Amino acid sequence: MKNIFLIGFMGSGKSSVGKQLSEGLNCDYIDTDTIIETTHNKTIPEIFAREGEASFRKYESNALHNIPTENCVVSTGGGIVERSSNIDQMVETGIIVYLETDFRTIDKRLQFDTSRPLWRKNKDEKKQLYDRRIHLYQSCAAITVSTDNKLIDDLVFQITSQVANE
Ligand SMILES: Nc1ncnc2c1ncn2[C@@H]1O[C@H](COP(=O)(O)OP(=O)(O)O)[C@@H](O)[C@H]1O
Ligand SMILES: O=C(O)C1=C[C@@H](OP(=O)(O)O)[C@@H](O)[C@H](O)C1
Ligand SMILES: [Mg+2]
Repeated sequence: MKNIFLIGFMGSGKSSVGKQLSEGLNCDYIDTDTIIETTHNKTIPEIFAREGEASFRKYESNALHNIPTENCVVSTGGGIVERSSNIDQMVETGIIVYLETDFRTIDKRLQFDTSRPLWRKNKDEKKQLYDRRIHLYQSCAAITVSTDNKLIDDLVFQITSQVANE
């Protein structure tokens, strides 16, 4: 099976959907954020605070470049599209699934979240980041699935059937 890369903004459900999707497809599961935290033995907020975002982006590209070349569902971080080399790798080696989610939905899902350093910014900055990134997500995805008002189980079902047609 080709790798399946889940992309989308913070809070779109990449980690939750990815885990269940891998179970349904009976394949390996990888979350690039988990690889980074395990490899560097630090949480993501610690990496951002001590080393800065640029360091995090290097770790993120390394994590992506070292995953197995097939049979994995990969939940990426929302900023994976910030580097065009990451996009190229995902396009060339797998199927990219974009979990499209309204900003208002994300705002609700992440209202009490403190684990995402870039979500701690003010609302205008977050909306700007969202508006800039949605073009990147849209431009590289082979499959787009809207997650607003959808149950995770239903998203897993929808993605499984769409991936089978690729
Ligand atoms: N389809 C959904 N409906 C309701 N809540 C969701 C959905 N997808 C994710 N969530 C919730 O949103 C939060 C962020 O989900 P997560 O999977 O960590 O997203 P991501 O990895 O894209 O940042 C979690 O609290 C999760 O339970
Ligand atoms: O959007 C981003 O730049 C980030 C998203 C996070 O992952 P999720 O998209 O899983 O929240 C995590 O990689 C880090 O906090 C940076
Ligand atoms: Mg995640």
